[in-house]
Amino acid sequence: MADPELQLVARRIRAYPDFPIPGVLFRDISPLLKDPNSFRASINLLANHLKKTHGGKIDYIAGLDSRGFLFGPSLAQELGLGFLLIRKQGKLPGPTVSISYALEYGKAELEIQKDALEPGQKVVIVDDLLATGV
Ligand SMILES: O=P(O)(O)OC[C@H]1O[C@H](OP(=O)(O)OP(=O)(O)O)[C@H](O)[C@@H]1O
Ligand SMILES: Nc1ncnc2[nH]cnc12
Repeated sequence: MADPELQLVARRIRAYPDFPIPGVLFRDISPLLKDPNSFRASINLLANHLKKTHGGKIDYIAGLDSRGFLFGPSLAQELGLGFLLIRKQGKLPGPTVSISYALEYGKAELEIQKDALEPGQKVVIVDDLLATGV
């Protein structure tokens, strides 16, 4: 892994076996958030990737409750874009649309406000990690 920014990020993610349940290798981003240079590197890497692959074509960055909120707003600012909240059930006022999904451990329901987006707008969804990715 030659990229110095990638190294900064990788060094600040800890792995805890069997947390919160046996069989799960939990990736802990606390050290990454604690170190400003590493956190900035994570945002730079994401922003540069999106500029290269989708430059000029994104309308909003959306973050998933809750750890997606740690990265999404900084990434949106870096790209000069607005940020949308995708929250766990029952947290957003007004009309919403929702979806249920399974997690590596457990299941959840996520919601977005109906007026958050116009048809055809392009959104990049940000989170801290993929586990099942489902
Ligand atoms: O790939 P998946 O199986 O979907 O798992 C990854 C998701 O699980 C965790 O969130 P969690 O719902 O535990 O909530 P948190 O961000 O509030 O900790 C994590 O932050 C991702 O959102
Ligand atoms: N392996 C994992 N590490 C950190 N957070 C998670 N959320 C779901 N699976 C996870």
